[in-house]
Amino acid sequence: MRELLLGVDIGTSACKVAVFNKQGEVIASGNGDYQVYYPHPGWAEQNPDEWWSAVCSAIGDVLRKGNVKPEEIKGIGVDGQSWSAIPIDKDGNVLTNTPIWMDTRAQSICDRLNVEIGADNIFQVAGNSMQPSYSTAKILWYKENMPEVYANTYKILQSNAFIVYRFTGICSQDKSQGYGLHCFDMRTGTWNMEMCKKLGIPESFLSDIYECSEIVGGVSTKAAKETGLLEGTPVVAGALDAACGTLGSGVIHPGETQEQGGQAGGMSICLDEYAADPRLILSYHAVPNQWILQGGTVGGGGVMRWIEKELGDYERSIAKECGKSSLVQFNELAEKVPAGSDGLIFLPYMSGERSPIWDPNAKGVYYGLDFSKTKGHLIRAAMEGVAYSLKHNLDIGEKTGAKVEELLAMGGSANSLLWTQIKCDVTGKPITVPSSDTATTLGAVMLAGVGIGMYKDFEEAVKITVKKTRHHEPDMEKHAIYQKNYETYLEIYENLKETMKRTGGM
Ligand SMILES: Nc1ncnc2c1ncn2[C@@H]1O[C@H](COP(=O)(O)OP(=O)(O)O)[C@@H](O)[C@H]1O
Ligand SMILES: O=C(CO)[C@@H](O)[C@H](O)COP(=O)(O)O
Repeated sequence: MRELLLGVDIGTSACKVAVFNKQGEVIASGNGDYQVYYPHPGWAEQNPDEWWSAVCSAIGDVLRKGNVKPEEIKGIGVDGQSWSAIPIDKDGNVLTNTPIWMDTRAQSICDRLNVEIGADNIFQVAGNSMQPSYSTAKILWYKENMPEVYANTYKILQSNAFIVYRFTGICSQDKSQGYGLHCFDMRTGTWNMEMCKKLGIPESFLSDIYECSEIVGGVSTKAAKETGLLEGTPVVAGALDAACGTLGSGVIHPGETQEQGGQAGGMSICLDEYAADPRLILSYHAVPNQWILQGGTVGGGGVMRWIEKELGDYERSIAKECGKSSLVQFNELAEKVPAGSDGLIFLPYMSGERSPIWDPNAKGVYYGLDFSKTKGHLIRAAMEGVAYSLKHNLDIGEKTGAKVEELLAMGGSANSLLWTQIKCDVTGKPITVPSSDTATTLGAVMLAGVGIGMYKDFEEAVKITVKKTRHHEPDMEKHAIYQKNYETYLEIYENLKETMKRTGGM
C-alpha cells in the first residue's frame, strides 16, 4: 500500500487539493472554485461554507483521479489565505461571510485603535501595523455592525483553522496565522491577554495555539462521510498560504526569499530572528523558530485574472481552435511589446493597496496611454506594474537589513515565463522556479509529513521533495529601462494619492 499525504490550499481564487507521495511527486490534483463577493466599495468577502463544499468535492475528484484509497492517506495538511475572521457558534455554524485580506471596511476602527491604544504600543506587541485587512478590526466591526453575529460568536477562526475544524471538530490557531490578530505576540508566539483586553477582543474567541506541523486531531465521522476520507486520519494545524508556499519552494533558511504570484503578489524573506517594519508584514514561518518578512500586495495574479476576464473574450473564443488558453495568448501579445511598454505604466492597486503603502484609497491606474498603445501594451504594462510593486516591497525589506540574493517563485503567475522574466529584470534578482501551482499544497503536506513522522524534520522534507524546474537570470539592459519606469511608478502614486481619496462617480 502506498503512503501518501493530502494537501489543501484555501486560495482566494480557488481551493487546490493535491495528493503527494513522500518524494513530493503529485499523484493527483484538482481545484474547487468559489466566489469573492464585493457587496460594497472596499468590501471583499467569501463564504467559508463554500470553501468546505469546494474542498469536499475536490477531494472526491482527486481520490478518483489518482485511484487513491482513503487508507493510503497518512496525513492531511491545510493552508489558507491570511486574515479571515470566521465567526462560528457553539454548534460550528458560520454566522456570516468572512471579510478577506482585501477588505478595508474597518479602516475607521483601525484609526481609532491607533489613537486610543497608540500605534507604537500595538506595533511593539504585534510586529505589524494596525490595518483593516488584518483580522483584528474585522472582529470589532462585527461588534459594532452585526451585534447578533458578535453575541453568538463562540470562536473566531482563520481560513486553514476553519477547514481543520470542519475535518476534526477541534478549534485551533496555528502559529503562522497568529499575526492576523494584534494581540498575538510576534516575539513569543503566544496570546498577549493585556493587548486583547485593550483591543476589546474577548479571550474566549481565541483558540489554543499549535505549531503548524502539530496534529490537531483525526478526521471525524461526519467529515469522513463528506469527503470520502478515512475516519481518524491525522490532520495537522497547517499554516498561512504564504508560509506554506515559502516552505514548498524550499525556503527554510535565513537569506532565502520566496516570491508569490497567487491572486495576491509579494515576497516572503526567511528570518531567524524577529525583525519588523510597519510598512511590511511579519508572520511566523511554518517552520519552528523562524519568521517571514512579507511584502503582501493586492495586485498579483489577480490583475491578470481581471484583464483576461474583461479583455479576453476573443482569446477565449479561439482557445480550443488554436490549442492555447487565453492566458497563454495574452502572454504572446505581451511578448511582442518591448520592455517598459513604450512608457505605459500600470499601478496595480486594484482594491486599495496593502504593503508597503497601506492605502485603502489607492486605485489602479494606467499612465501613458496614446493611440499607439495596443492590447499587448495593456497586458505587459500590467505585468510590469505587478513587478514594480514587488520591487517596492523588496527594496524596503532590504533597507531593514534583510539579505535577498535570489527569489524562489511560486503561485499561478510563475506559470508565465514572460512574467517571471519581467520580475527578474525589474528586481535585478535571479529567479528560480521549483513548482508554480503545487508549491503551496506541497508545503502543506510537508507539515503533515513532519507531523506524522514521515520526515525526520523540515531539512529532510525539503531535500526529498523540492525540485528546481527552471532558472531566470536578469537582463541588466532591461533592468535599466525598468528602473526609470519604476521611478515614474513611485512618482505617479505620490502625485495622485490625494486625488485618490476622491471617489468620483460613486
Ligand atoms: N500562464 C499564466 N500567465 C499569467 N498568469 C497566470 C498564468 N497561469 C496562472 N496565472 C495567474 O495565476 C493566478 C492564480 O494563482 P494561484 O496561485 O492559483 O492563486 P490563489 O492561490 O490566490 O487562488 C491567476 O489569477 C492567474 O492570473
Ligand atoms: O496576505 C497574504 C499573505 O500574508 C496573502 O498572500 C493572502 O494570503 C492571499 O493569498 P493568495 O490567495 O493570493 O494565495
